Order: sequence, then structure tokens, then C-alpha cells
Amino acid sequence: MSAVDEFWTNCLAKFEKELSVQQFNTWIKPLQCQVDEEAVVIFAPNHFTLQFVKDRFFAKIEKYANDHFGDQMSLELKVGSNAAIRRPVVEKSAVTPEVEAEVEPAKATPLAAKTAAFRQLASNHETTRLNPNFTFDTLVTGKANQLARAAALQIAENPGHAYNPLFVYGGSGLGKTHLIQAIGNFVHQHNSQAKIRYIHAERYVADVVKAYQHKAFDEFKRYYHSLDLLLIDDIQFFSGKNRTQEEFFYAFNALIEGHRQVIITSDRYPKEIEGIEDRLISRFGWGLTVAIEPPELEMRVAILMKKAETEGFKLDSGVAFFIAKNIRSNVRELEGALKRVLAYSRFTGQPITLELTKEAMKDILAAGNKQISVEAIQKIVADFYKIKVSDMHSKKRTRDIARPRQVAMTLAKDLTHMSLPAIGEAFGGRDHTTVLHACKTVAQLRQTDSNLNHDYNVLTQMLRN
Ligand SMILES: Nc1ncnc2c1ncn2[C@@H]1O[C@H](COP(=O)(O)OP(=O)(O)OP(=O)(O)O)[C@@H](O)[C@H]1O
Repeated sequence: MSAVDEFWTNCLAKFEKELSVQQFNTWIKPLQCQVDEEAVVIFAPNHFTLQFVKDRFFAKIEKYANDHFGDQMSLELKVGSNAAIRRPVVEKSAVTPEVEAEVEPAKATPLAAKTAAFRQLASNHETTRLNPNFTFDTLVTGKANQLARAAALQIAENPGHAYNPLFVYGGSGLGKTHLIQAIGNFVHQHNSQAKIRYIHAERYVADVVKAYQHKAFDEFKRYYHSLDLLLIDDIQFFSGKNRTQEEFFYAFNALIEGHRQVIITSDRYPKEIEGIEDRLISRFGWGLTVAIEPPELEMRVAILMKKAETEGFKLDSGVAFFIAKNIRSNVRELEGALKRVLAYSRFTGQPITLELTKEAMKDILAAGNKQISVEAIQKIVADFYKIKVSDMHSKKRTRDIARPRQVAMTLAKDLTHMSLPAIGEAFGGRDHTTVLHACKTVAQLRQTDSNLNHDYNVLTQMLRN
């Protein structure tokens, strides 16, 4: 064993004794050591680890180094890896011909144009692209997002080590971007050195195209592979974009391997995203996958109150309940309604009363009250579960047909004004007790079966939009 190996093995053994398993695995185990003539260099996989090790363990490592090598050695901490240690080989795939065809490469890229394009890309990349208003403080917590928020907070406190990647999914306008940017803002606040980037998936695709046209994949890779925290929003936009998926695959591997944090959002559960390679889909599940559900009434009211407070006024709770009862689909629409009421009040110079709110929301309410028909429910549910619409009326009782039928009956009860007997009639002349039983079964299942609950929320959103 060389002197260096001996020093580092002893050092690790000492830390292992002193620290908890989790602390040791998180902070010390990923470090690598290299010794040159005058310095002991410790490599940390990222800036977070470097900062933490510097604050907490620098003095100890320095003491161990002095004990081992004598006082003349200095100690340095760097981000990177010891060139002498071989890193695990990351799976690679060739660029397929259809991938080449996906974007049009520039015929010849003059050096100046290439440099200019990437100077611009680099300057675009200088910032994190985070919205400073999207923080944990401004995010209202409720049943709909509590698990996702708890996971996000844990990751923000320990990026790269808690769950990696974090995959957040849920319908449009439910707060996915807000939540993941809250992680980014938290990390940025606690470590201004951290290299953070928020990017929408469409923008990432555009960056791949640009790199392709300017033959500048090296710069592209260097940038994305060097991040400490990558937040990528609405990954379903990668669907069918093979070259983008390939680049993202490399970036993902490089980041995860280096204990750097990756956070992804999508409007649906990973396995439901079509047109994305299996190797990516399976990687999305390596860390933690959490859902954000549509908020319940009380949470919608709390969100309205919070948004009003941010705008600098206090919202009467009767008004808040009125808006929240009438806008149920997503938070973005809830915000839109509040803004409209506010603008109406400013425009007319009147205070925000229930009457004014009703008047301001007249159009929205008329649109929202559009009747959802039982036929529409049956069609959408049948398409969703890939069964025939006629199965909604049939006597078949196999689970793959009976369950969607029960879901459709429950949606009919929740989204129409039909009575139970009328619903029964619309589902092949069934008795109202059958409808009641279906509603109870679905309500119970929604508590215990997260997939079914998710399906139910998606179907509700589809029908309301
Ligand atoms: N729990 C919440 N508390 C406070 N504001 C929220 C909450 N959830 C969502 N919002 C607000 O609703 C708006 C829409 O949220 P956001 O853009 O994060 O949704 P999204 O799920 O990313 O939607 P999309 O999939 O369409 O991109 C934002 O202004 C956000 O601040």
C-alpha cells in the first residue's frame, strides 16, 4: 500500500468510528484523496459537499495529514475527482440516423459564429433562472402536496444525498414548478456558490438543437454536466426527441454519479409518458417519485388568502370561499380569478365584497357551469381505460370493466346534477343502490390506492377543461 493509500485508509477508518453511518456515507465516503509533493488534495464530488467538509471536517483532516506526513504538507479541498482513480463507466449509445435527422445541422459553422452562439449560451446560463417568489414560504401546504413538500425540503437541506432524482408529477397548474423552484431558491440561499439551473424541457430541447447546429456539444456537455442542481420542468416535452433524450441521459448519469441533484417534473407518472426511452424512464424511478394532487377546498381558500396577502390586501373569508368553491380545477386558474376580482375592484374603485366578486367572475362562472354530460363521462372514462363505451351499459362484471364503470358512475355523481336513479338509468338501467355502492367503493379505493386516486383526478381535470 502506498503512503497515500495508507493515509487515506486510516483517515476513513477514523471518521467511520467517529461519525454516524449516514454522516460518514454522505460526507466522507464520496471524497477522494491525492497527494503531491507539497499538498494533500481532497476531492469532493460537488460544491455542497466541499463546503460542508470545509466547515466541519477540514481541521480534523488537516490534523490527520500532519500526523501522517509531517507539518510541511498543506491541505487543499477541490471539487472534482482524483485522475488516478477510475470512475465507473457510464453506458453509452450511438447516435442513430433518425436522431441525426431530428435537427438540421448547419452545413459549416464559421468559428466566429460558433463562438458568438456559445458566448450567448454561456451568458444565458450564468443565472439560475429561478423565480425568487417561488419559495417554501409562499407555498401553501395541504393534503394535496404535503408529501411532495416534505421530500422537497429534505432534498433542499441535503441535495444530492436525500433522494436522487426527485420526480414530481401532477396536473397542470398544481404547483410543480413552484415546488421545485423552492428547492432551488433554498439551496441558492444557503450556498451561493452552488451551480443551479432551472430549465423548462422545451428550452433544453432548443439548447440541444443549438448545440447541434453549431457543432458545439462539448460546450453543451461541459455546462450541463458541471451543475450541482439541475431542475428540469415538464419532461414530457422530451417525447419523441431522441437526440435530446440521449444528451439528457448523459447529463443525468454524470450528475447522479457525482452526487449532484436532479429534479424532474412531468404532468404524468413516469411510466405513462409516451415516446421516452425505457432507460430514461427507469432512471426516473431511481430516487423518489411523488404526486401533487388538486387542492381541496380549504387549501384553495388558504392559497387565495396567501396570494391576496402577497398583493398587499386582506381577503374576506366569505369571498375566498366563494372563489374557491367555483374554481376547482387548478391553482393557476384560482390565481387568475383573484387577479380579475382585484382588477375589477381597482377599476371600479369599489371594495372587494361578495357582490363585486360575483360580478367580476360572471364570465368565468358561466364558462365553468358548462354542463358535463354523462355521455361525455362515459366516453372519456372508456377511452382512458381502453374499453368500449358500450361496456358502460353492459352487464359484464370482470374487474377490468366493472372498475372503470364504477369510476364513471362516481364522476357522474360528482360532476353532474343527476340523481342516483338517473345515473343508474344511464348506466344500462342499473338500480340506484348499485350507483351508491360504486361511489362508496371508489371513495374507499381513493384513500388506499394512489394510482386510482391519480386516475380519478386526471379524469376530473380532463372533463372540466
Ligand atoms: N400550494 C400552493 N401555494 C401557493 N401557490 C401555489 C400553490 N400551488 C400552485 N401555486 C401557484 O399556482 C401557479 C401555478 O403553479 P405552477 O406553475 O408551479 O404549476 P405547474 O404544476 O408547474 O403547472 P404546469 O404543469 O402547467 O407547468 C403559480 O403561480 C404558483 O405559485
